[in-house]
Amino acid sequence: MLSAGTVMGMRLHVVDHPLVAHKLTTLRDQRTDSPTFRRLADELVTLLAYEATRDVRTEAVDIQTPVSPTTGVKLARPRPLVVPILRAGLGMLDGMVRLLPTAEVGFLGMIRNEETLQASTYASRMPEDLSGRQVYVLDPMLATGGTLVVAIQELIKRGADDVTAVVLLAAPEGVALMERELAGTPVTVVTAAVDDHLNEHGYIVPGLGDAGDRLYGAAE
Ligand SMILES: O=P(O)(O)OC[C@H]1O[C@H](OP(=O)(O)OP(=O)(O)O)[C@H](O)[C@@H]1O
Ligand SMILES: O=c1cc[nH]c(=O)[nH]1
Ligand SMILES: [Mg+2]
Repeated sequence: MLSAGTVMGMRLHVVDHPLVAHKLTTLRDQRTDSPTFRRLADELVTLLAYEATRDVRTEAVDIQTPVSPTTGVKLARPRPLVVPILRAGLGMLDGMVRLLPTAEVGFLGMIRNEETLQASTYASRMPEDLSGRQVYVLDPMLATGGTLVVAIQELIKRGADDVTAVVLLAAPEGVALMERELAGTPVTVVTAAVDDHLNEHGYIVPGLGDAGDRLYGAAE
């Protein structure tokens, strides 16, 4: 497994921290029930969000403390946009907006065909014009990468100029696909770990199983 680093072109940030590793281990454990899984995913995303928002834009603001005037910063406008990819990305939304209180939220509903592994979009609710916006896309799993590539291409088409994908787990195959398909676009991926490989069903190994099902139960 990779621990940290940068893949050429696209920035890949693997958050190397004992609390992240501890929470991720419990998420992976098949004995972890849905309520605990939801709580840990929420906690983990706040730790990842801390790294993912390192370059969030701020502007200077003059304030008065009880002792003296001083200059600080506040989150700049236009407001950042957070886009969870339904379903599983919803489990990361609260943790992210807790750290980014000024953010607006858009939604992308996407599903991966279990046989072909092709991603398709079934719902979209986002501003038409994202020019100049910093966008944070949330999806716990970067497996083949098909879902995030389609999602990020849509954001770039709408003018987003700075996209960060926050994922809990990534596969090397998905990282490579993003690097290939999104070359030349300003994309950062922040993850808790990059695992070994995908199995023949497109699942991350060792992974954590089906994130959507573990958060919300089997959809069908
Ligand atoms: O990198 P990829 O190979 O495209 O796979 C990753 C996608 O698969 C899962 O979604 P799923 O289609 O299971 O939908 P769900 O979130 O509704 O369960 C996961 O939440 C990602 O969105
Ligand atoms: O391992 C995987 C791959 C895709 N989607 C998941 O939920 N888990
Ligand atoms: Mg699923």
